[in-house]
This record gives sequence, structure tokens and C-alpha cells, in this order.
Amino acid sequence: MDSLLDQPKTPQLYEQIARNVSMPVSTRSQTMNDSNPHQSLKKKLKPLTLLFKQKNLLPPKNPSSKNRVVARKLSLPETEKTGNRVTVFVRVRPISKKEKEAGSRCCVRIVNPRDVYLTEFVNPNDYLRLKRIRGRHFTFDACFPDSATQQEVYSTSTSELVEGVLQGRNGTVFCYGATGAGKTYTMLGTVESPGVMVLAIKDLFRKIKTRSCDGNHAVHLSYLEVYNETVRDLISPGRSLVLREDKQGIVAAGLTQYRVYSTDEVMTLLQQGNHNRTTEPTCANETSSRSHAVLQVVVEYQVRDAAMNIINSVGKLSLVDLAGSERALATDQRTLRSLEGANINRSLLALSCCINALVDGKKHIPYRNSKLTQLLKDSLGGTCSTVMIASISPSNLSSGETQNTLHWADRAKEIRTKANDANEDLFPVTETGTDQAKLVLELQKENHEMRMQLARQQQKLLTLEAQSLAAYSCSTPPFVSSLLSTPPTPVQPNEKQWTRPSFFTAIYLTPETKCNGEKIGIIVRTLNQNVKSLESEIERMEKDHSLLIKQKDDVICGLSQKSRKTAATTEKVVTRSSIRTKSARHFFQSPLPMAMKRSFCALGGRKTRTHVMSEPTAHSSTLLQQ
Ligand SMILES: Nc1ncnc2c1ncn2[C@@H]1O[C@H](COP(=O)(O)OP(=O)(O)OP(=O)(O)O)[C@@H](O)[C@H]1O
Repeated sequence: MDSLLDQPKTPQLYEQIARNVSMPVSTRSQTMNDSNPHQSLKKKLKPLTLLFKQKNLLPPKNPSSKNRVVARKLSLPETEKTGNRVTVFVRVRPISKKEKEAGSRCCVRIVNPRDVYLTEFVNPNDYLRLKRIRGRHFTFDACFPDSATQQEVYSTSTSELVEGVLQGRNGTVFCYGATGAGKTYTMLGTVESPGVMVLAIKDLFRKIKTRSCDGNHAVHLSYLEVYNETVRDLISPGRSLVLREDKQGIVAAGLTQYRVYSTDEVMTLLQQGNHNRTTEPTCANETSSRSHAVLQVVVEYQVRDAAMNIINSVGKLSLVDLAGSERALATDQRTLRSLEGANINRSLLALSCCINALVDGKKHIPYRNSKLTQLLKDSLGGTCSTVMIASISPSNLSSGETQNTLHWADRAKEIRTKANDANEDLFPVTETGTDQAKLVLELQKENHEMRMQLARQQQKLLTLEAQSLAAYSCSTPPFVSSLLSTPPTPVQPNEKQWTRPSFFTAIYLTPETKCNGEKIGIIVRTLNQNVKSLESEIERMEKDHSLLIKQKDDVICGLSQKSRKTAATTEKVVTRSSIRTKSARHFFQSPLPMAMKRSFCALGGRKTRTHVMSEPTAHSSTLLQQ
């Protein structure tokens, strides 16, 4: 073997060494039966260890970093990164004082950042198998030794998920393991070394703060527990809650959602919730969690894309601290604890059934078998990125539970959730505050132009009135005659012609119409009426204008409150065309004379009013024929 190692390293050589070492290739457990298992195993592992050393995969052997695997970002293959496989991590807790006192030995060995070996020591009284040792090897996305810090665990397992939540995706972290294996320590931690829940929320708020410069975000939090198959609100405890399924997935009806603004606020609520959580001392754990706890954080925020559309994105992070699977003997028998234990085991069994069904690709997944699986439905089979942290004890006294945990963790690795696309709603609102300000300015300008136009028309009317008075005393003046006798521009059939009508084309006179003072007086009166109507219309438009300014203020206010509904309503309300159409419709439906409406069209000159222009000028003709 040594000679093999002296040779230059080629892929063939690696293969040969691997064959010699008989390293299990599958992650399934491998039993090694050997007459002298320790020696044999050592001998087989020696060349591999040397190779690891050469490739810098093993940590340096110094006392401070003994048995320590540096938690680092996993360099998973690209396909694994992009896929939605449930990522599984294993964490070994330090051996406890109680276990040491009971003379337990360490049966878990983490040889590299991804592989864990479980040694099953044979009972010294089992003479038949005394010389046999059983070893099992599992590969996970990362394995954390007892020396791994909370921060290392968080950044390797969960930080990426938090990033996804901020991009509008759903993410779940759940911790699985036997009672006393370190689940609550990993998820919640202590005041001195906070766990994944606390670190995730801190990270979430830190990231939101740097990204959401205009405060367009909302964070809601809820915290519930499943105890003896009943769901309870941990922050506002009361009656048990009913699980319902709606479009957003499984929701606990009546669960309080708290809007939180800072990490401190979250910490207070978490503490309050943990205070209400059911924990009892058992033989296995002094502070054993007797319930499954689910902390859910919903992050909603609005951002603008390149086209200035509002994107409303909602991400949900679920952090689950499961109650520990346990043997009745490990806790207490025939007490309330054993009833709790039975329920815990029942829900964990339901969880393992779901995992099995998902891995086997079955059509029916029995989520409804327990409240826990109902709650985890989205995380296991929905659109969610899911992380499982399996907590294990290093003690050989718990090797059965450890093996069980590793087995289920290994199974969970094969679960694939659905594509976890961002939950985004797009609001194509192009009018920002500045856009609306521009619109107001534009309308003001238009208003001013219309006023000027009106003044000019009034001036013309005055001139006309003066001329009509003059005409009353003498015969038809050539100027008025020529003006009044101008026929309308003939429009060919099928010819779509849009001519901007002048104010006077609304009342035109045929050459046959005899111009006399009386008729001109009628025309002048009609025109005066028209001017009055126009003035009142302009007044109304001014009111519209001030209403628009008010609405603009409302919109800006609404946007700052980030209400989706307000934004949508605002969009409708402030859309320029709707206001114009509304005011135009109102105007054209009013009982004003048609001539006046035509005059108004002449001022506005909008194509939307073409149909009015094409109507016969019956009213004015009748007037003139009188
Ligand atoms: N990584 C660790 N480092 C130091 N102490 C740990 C670690 N993991 C667990 N412990 C300690 O082990 C004990 C049991 O841990 P914990 O309560 O988290 O177990 P658990 O799996 O949540 O148990 P249960 O399911 O009964 O609630 C605690 O005293 C805890 O402080």
C-alpha cells in the first residue's frame, strides 16, 4: 500500500487505493466484519488518511483544533445547488457530564466535513459478538463536530436560506434528533451562544436594513407549538388552533401575527414564547421540549425594477425545533411524560412515513396523519428550500437513537421539493411621486393654455358683438358677410378627415342666410351662452385639478405606507387618462347645447371627442333658421 502512495497520483491510483481500502461508496450503512476489526480498519484507513493530508482535506493535528472540522460554505456540485433537494446537516453535541459518569464512550467520528462514522460497540456480555464491531458510514451536506460554533452552524446551513427569503422565497429549517441530542441548543441556543433562530433573525434584519433604504418592508412573526396533537399560539396562548389549508399553504387559523421592527423586539417575543413552551425534565434531558415549536417569519417588501414597476415580494422563513424522538425507557414510564412521548413519537413516525413516501415518489403523501406533518407539508413537498439539521449525541449509550436519526437524515437527503420561485406580485405603476408631480405641472400648463384660448375667443366675440351692433344700423358689412358665409369644408364620403374645428365653425351660416341685426344678435347671445358654459367648465376643470393634487398627495402618502391596495387604487385614480375621460364624459353628457360642446372640442382638440364633432349641428341650424 505504501508503495502505491509513493507513485504519482493518477485517477487509476485513487481507484486502486479506494478498492484496497474498501471504503463504502454508498451512503447506506456498511458492516465491517473482521477478525481484528480495529487493526483492519486502521490499516485500511491509513492510505486514505495520507491522501486526505496531501489534498489538505484533514484539519491540522494540534490540540486546539483536534477533531475540528472547519465549517465552510459547501462547494456542492452546481446541479445540487440549483436543485431543490432537502439539504441535510449533522451536528454532534459534546459528550455530557452525565454520560461521562455513566462510562460512555464516543461512538461518532467525523472524518471530513461531509462524512460521519458511527461505531456500534458490542455489549461486553454478548460473548458471541464480542469480537465483532459494526461501523456505519453516512455522507451529508456537512457534518459539524462538537467543537463547531453556533455561528459556523448558522452560516453553513441557514444563511443562504435567509438570503432566499429576502428574494421572496420560502425556506424551512428543522432540527431532528433524539431527546437530549441538542436540537433546542442548535435552534434556540443560550443567551451566550444564540442558535439558528436568533442568528437568522439578526441576519434578516441586518440585511433588510441595508437593502430597504426607503423602509418599504414589513416583518411579521408568529410562534406556535404542537403539543399532544394540539396546536397552540406560544406568544398569545389561549385555545387550541385549527390548521387550515388555503392558497398560501397550511395556516393555523387564529394564530397571532406580530409586526416586528427590530431584532430586540423579536428576542422579547421569542423569550415570551419559550416561556410558554411546554418543557419538562425527563431522565434523558433536564429541560426536555415536549412539543414541536414553529417560529415563522414573513418578510414582505416592495422594490422597483428597471421599468419602475413595483415588485411586491413575500418570503417566509420557518424555523422548527422538533421534540425529540425517544424510547419510553429513556424518559419515564406510565406517566404524563410517556403519553407526551407517545404523541411525539407518533408525529415523528408520521414524519418518517411522509419522508419515505416522498423518497419513493408515491402519489399520496400522508401529511394528514399528524399536525406536525401538516405543518411541514410545504417544507417537504411544496415550493420551499428546506434544511434539516440532525442532532446526535456522541455517546455509545445513545447509539441506537443516533443510528435512527442518521438513517432518517440520510433518507431525507433524497427528498426533492418543488421549484421554489419567488413569491412576487408586479404592479406596473409608472407614476412615482415625481411622475405625478410632472402630470400636475402638465395639467396646469394645459389649463393655462385653455384660459388663454378662452380669453382670445372672448376678445373675438367682443369684436363680433361690436360689429353686429354696427351692422344693426347699416346694411351688412362686407367683413361680417364674408365671415358668416364661409361654408364648412366639404368632407368626401369614406374620407376620414380630422380637422381641428375652430370656435366659429360650430355655428356657421349658409350663403342663403340673410344677415340682419336680429339674427346676429341671436348668434351673439348664443355665443355668449357658450362662453359662460365654457367658463363654468373651466371652473369645474380647476376643481378637478385641485382634486388631482389632493389625490397625488394621497398617493405619495399611500406609497410611503406601502399598502398594495392603496398603490393599486392610486394607480387607477391618478391615471391621467381616466381623469380626462371622466371629465370629458361628464361634460358631453351634460345638458349643454351641442354647439357649446363643439366649441369646447375646438379648445381641447382631442381625438377622443371626434364622435361628438361628427354629430349633426341640428341645434345651431335650428337656431339660425328661426
Ligand atoms: N453543541 C452543544 N454544545 C454545548 N452543549 C450542548 C450542545 N448541544 C446540546 N448541548 C447541551 O445538551 C443538553 C441537551 O440539549 P437540548 O436541550 O438542546 O436537547 P434537545 O435535543 O432539544 O432535547 P429534547 O428533545 O428533550 O428537548 C443541554 O444542556 C444543552 O445545553
